[in-house]
Amino acid sequence: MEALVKQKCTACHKDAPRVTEAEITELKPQIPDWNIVEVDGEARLERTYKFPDFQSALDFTNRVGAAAEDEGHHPALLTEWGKVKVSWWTHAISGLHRNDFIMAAKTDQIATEAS
Ligand SMILES: C[C@H](O)[C@H](O)[C@H]1CNC2=NC(N)=NC(=O)C2=N1
Repeated sequence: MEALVKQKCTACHKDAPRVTEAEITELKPQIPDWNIVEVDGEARLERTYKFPDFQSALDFTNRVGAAAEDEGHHPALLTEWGKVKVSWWTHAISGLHRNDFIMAAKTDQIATEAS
């Protein structure tokens, strides 16, 4: 399987498939620092990144935003002094799609490049 970080998002529509438990087991090792959480009854991928100040947190937020625009798949971003919480899920299906795993891997790559 091609690494998640090299994959492209596909267009999401309301009939797009959610990831299965088997796919989660296969994909999750590529994004080991992400948690699968349930918010309002929907599964999301969540990770909080730490930074030394607000400006670096904001720069990271903007880089993740640019990657989201490139791929047409968008996160929730909560930027605070010294940290950014990133959440990925697919609104169209109220759950997790392969796109979310791809974007989580790309977010990790952005964080690595920034540090
Ligand atoms: C038309 C456009 O591609 C869709 O509305 C996209 C935009 N970005 C999106 N982002 C996320 N996270 N979930 C979606 O369902 C979604 N839909």
